[in-house]
Amino acid sequence: MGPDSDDALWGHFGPENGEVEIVNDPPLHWQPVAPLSTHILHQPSRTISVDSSRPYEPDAELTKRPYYKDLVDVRESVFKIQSWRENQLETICSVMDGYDTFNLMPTGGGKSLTFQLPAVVMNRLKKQITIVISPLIALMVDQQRSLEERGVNTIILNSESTQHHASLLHSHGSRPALVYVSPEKIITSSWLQRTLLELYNQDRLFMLAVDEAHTITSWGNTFRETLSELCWLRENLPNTPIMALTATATVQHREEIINTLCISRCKMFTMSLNRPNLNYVVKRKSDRNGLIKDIAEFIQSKHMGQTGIIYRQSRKDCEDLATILTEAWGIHAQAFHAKLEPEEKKRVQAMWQRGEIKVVVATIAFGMGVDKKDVRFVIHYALPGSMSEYYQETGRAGRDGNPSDCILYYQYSDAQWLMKCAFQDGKNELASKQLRADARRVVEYCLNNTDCRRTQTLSYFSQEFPREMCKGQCDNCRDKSPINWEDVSYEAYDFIRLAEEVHASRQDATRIMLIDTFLGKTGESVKNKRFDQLKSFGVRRGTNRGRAERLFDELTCKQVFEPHYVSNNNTHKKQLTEYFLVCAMRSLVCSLYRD
Ligand SMILES: Nc1ncnc2c1ncn2[C@@H]1O[C@H](COP(=O)(O)OP(=O)(O)OP(=O)(O)O)[C@@H](O)[C@H]1O
Repeated sequence: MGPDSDDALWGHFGPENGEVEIVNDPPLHWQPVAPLSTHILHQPSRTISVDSSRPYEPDAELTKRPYYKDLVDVRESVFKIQSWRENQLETICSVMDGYDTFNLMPTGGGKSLTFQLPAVVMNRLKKQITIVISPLIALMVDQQRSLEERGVNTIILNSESTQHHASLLHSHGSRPALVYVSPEKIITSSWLQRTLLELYNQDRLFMLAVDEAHTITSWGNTFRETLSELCWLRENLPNTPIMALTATATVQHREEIINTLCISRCKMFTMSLNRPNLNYVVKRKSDRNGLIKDIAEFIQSKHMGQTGIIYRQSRKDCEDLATILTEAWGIHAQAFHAKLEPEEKKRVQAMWQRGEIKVVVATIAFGMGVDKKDVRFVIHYALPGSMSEYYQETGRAGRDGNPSDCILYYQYSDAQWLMKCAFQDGKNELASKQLRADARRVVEYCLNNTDCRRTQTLSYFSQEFPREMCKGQCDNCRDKSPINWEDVSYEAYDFIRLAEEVHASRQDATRIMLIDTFLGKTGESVKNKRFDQLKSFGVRRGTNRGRAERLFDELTCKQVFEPHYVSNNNTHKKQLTEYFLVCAMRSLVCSLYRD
């Protein structure tokens, strides 16, 4: 199997029951038509596993489409790709037949081909243009570079573009096949909207592709009203198919994307988001020096000279770690963050893509949507903000299908930091609630040392993943120590009663204070607040501290305990202190434990 046909590496999962519609026979004299179907195909997903050694065979009916030969010709001659991956032909035929289409594929699954290929074909056949709405400049630049290398005429319209650029769209000579724009540009630029209408009326507009469509939902938290204007596209260009593409959308996010784009009649194509070649590990953080040593020794022993990304939270964190790895450990690393000058950013990214820089220590701004095949490891020094973010960031690894490592380091203070950020960052209560729920889910993932990591991640996207299919490719499946099914409801109940007593005494309590009181430890603050006088003081004296912490954190994840934040204005730098309240009695009774 050649390098361009690595389907076996992706594993194959059949289309989810009822989610992929059998496409009607195309009209006799084929040309793109307005959506015919009224089927609404988005349903909760269910993943069916089938034999992964079988090469992917698209539906034979699709290969009878009148344009099929053109598709294969361009796929092979322009994109140098010899075969289809799962759902590629299906989604391409869907837009070629004029349907709005929702395309959910795993990271590195080959989504770009599903809009680039039909765009090139329709540009050749009818000189039509495809508009690609993309959220990141780096992503646009990367795709433009790769398309231009293949001889595909592509332009980017961004905030610096002027009306002059519109003339490029009207040029009768080499009209671009793809035009990349940001969502803001579409919403705010009246000349662009006018141009789209003109192209539409002249039958020169083939498709609108919304890449990384999940960003519509995350941005929606703050720009919801503005984004609702994206409906302008569907309302004013009714016969132009819209394709939404993403690797990360929960069922709820899918609904949001569909509503934002007003494509309720879209055909939905989903598949398993599993990335079989990625090895997932969660590790407890030690102290700072121990952690850096752990990372450096891991790279030296397993990935020296190979490409990787280490995600950290702040500019200074990135710079510090890159310096230490380079100077103390001989691992040449470079920092990348939002505060770098634009030219420097481009330089670092380009050098990394060419393999001249191997390790980049980056904030989340790095690598999204960029297709570098040989990333062998992704390390999270700190927690990602959500499981979606985690899936996207780890998705930078192993795009060539070869084994790659994803390590996530966890400690409670990171979770605390994340929750505080969620509390502070939320522009409104709804957004803040969502951010906190996302953060809780990440903490839950870190705490869970029994369930398969893939099962956990994919369940976030409402997909089932049977543990046996992981084949030991995560820390929890590899760990052969016994798993005990324990009823911890009495301990949980004692904790809740204790917190209620604290609450009744009209005192605020931090996590440490509550755990100390639970274990009967008389620390200074416990004494000061007179928690040692409570009836429940020391109710679980003798319990192992790690177990008590874990129980407390699980109760927090389940929202039995809810953090709230009090601003401490006495210090010159405004700080928030985290206190806990009993929020609700939920049904946490049993938990799986592995000590
Ligand atoms: N049918 C195919 N056979 C072999 N390689 C393919 C095929 N389709 C796409 N590829 C390659 O797979 C790689 C990943 O594709 P692409 O960048 O489109 O991923 P993606 O789905 O957009 O991922 P992400 O969401 O992570 O950005 C690219 O190098 C692309 O050339």
